[in-house]
Amino acid sequence: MKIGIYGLGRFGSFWASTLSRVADVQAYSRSSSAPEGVLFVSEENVCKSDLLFLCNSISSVGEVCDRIAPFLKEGMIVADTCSVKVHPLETMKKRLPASVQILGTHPMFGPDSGRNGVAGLPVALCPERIDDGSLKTVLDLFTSLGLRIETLTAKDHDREAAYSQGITHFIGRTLDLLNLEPSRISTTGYEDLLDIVQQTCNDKWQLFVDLQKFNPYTEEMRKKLHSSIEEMLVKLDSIESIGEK
Ligand SMILES: O=C(O)C(=O)C[C@]1(C(=O)O)C=C[C@@H](O)C=C1
Repeated sequence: MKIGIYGLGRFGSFWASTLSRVADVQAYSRSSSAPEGVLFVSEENVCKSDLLFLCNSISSVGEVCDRIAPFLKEGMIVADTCSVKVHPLETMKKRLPASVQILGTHPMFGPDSGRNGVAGLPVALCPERIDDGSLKTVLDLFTSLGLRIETLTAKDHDREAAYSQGITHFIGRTLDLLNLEPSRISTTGYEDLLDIVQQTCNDKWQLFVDLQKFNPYTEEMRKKLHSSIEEMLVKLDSIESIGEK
């Protein structure tokens, strides 16, 4: 099976290298060259893969679908890798030819969290328009990487991810505004917080904005977080001070 990667940004390059350990991988990107072990091919040729992973930003899925649609081969699988699922799957269904199969995937890791290997890490799967045999091929591929496969609907994915990945990136970016510094007397909890700031801010600003704007549940998450902070401030204010008499 020939695997194609469309887009070699931060995640695409990482995903191409990871997959090249267990499969034949070819890749196309507008700007960069392919990582070691991955064949760089033209935009038209990457569309002739058996399984094509789209590794572009959430906000560019529509544009990418329009670019690749004329070149896709009948029966192939097109899988997005976006951090939200409702938006890309709706877009792919609308803009890709009916003759290609569509699968939503969200590897719940990246170059930072997967730097020591991806075995044991989760990947979310949202089968959209795919036959059982093709789905099994993808399941076998992910299993060969040691991934933990979690199948769910796009809506359930986005709802759950808003309160896990979405909230993590929101807190990381918000704490970054405080310019927190390492401390000689830091606790492990504080070090974990600094790690969260670093890991979330290592990703592109575009990912943060797209995560917050294209997941239909993140607005509610931010509002609840905001009111929880206010509730806690009121709670503390209402406690009488217990200073020495
Ligand atoms: O490991 C990294 O580099 C990541 O930032 C991975 C990370 C995250 O931890 O939020 C970022 C985007 C993907 O959707 C999944 C996971």
